[in-house]
Amino acid sequence: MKNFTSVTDVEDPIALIKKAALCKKSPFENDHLGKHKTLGLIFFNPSLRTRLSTQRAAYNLGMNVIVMNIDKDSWKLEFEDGQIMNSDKAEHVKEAVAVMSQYCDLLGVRTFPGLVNRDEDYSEFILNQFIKYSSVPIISLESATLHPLQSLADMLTIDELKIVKPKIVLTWAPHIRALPQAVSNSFVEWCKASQADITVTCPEGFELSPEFMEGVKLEHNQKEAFKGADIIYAKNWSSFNDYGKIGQNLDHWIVDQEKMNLTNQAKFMHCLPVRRNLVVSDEVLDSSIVIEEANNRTYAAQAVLQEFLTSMK
Ligand SMILES: NCCC[C@H](NC(=O)CCC(=O)O)C(=O)O
Ligand SMILES: NC(=O)OP(=O)(O)O
Repeated sequence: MKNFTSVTDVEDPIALIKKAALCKKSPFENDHLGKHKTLGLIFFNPSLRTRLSTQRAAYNLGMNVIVMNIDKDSWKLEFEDGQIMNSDKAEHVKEAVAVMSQYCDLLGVRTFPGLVNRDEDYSEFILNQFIKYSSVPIISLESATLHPLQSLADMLTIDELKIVKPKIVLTWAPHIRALPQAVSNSFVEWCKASQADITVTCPEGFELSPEFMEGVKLEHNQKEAFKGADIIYAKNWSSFNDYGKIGQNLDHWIVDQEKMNLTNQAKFMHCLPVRRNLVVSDEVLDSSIVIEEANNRTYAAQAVLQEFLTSMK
């Protein structure tokens, strides 16, 4: 694996899910593998789970970790080529990433989309500059369009339920802000790679990009989609078609107990952070598996780090 930015970077996604399960079973089995190796975690955006679970995973493997919040702790970065750098941006990504990759053996980067320019976001403009200028592998900690560490943890969480061919429903849910499509794109991508039975339910106009919707069942009637589901995975995302726009009068898309009663006693999942009683009711969230799902972030990250460390030996 050269970098970890998408399921398509992974030779055998099913084997990686199994490796994450093994890391959970014996977290300290390879606690010397990362000796004298340093992981850099670079954040352009806030994080709780990704930041802490990836550090924890690295510590379980005996690695050192350096964390930096760009724009808060470091110089503001210029990403455009050929600029006269006479604004507030003191350093170019070219030098910044080249330098950071000298201090680290692996670099993780979190970079959200702007949700204004679709082509720029979907070209993974920032992530790809990290890949271009880094001399070490890049791990996505959620990029403009994908969040593979989240999805790997989600696949482990679903596997642990031991349901034979579960009916998985990804439901759009209300929000007050424009949010990325990354978690949802990635979830669909990993479900497809695992040959899972996946349905997307969303209001008209909120379909994910065609490349992600391909091969996925689409149901605009949320209650219809919930019937017989084993897993309800909720997430808000802003429109792909009317790029970055949020809907109006869609609060009835909340996941509540009445809708959950239509399912096959489905487990409720969400990547977190989640806004209570907007995305999901208290009742549904309090009996969900979101805490275990977040716990699995450590083992997803550990499996990925282990894969890279093994290939460095
Ligand atoms: N990393 C997990 C999700 C991150 C981000 N959520 C958020 O920004 C929620 C913020 C809020 O609720 O205001 C997203 O949807 O991609
Ligand atoms: N689910 C997730 O990635 O959470 P953070 O944004 O807190 O890292």
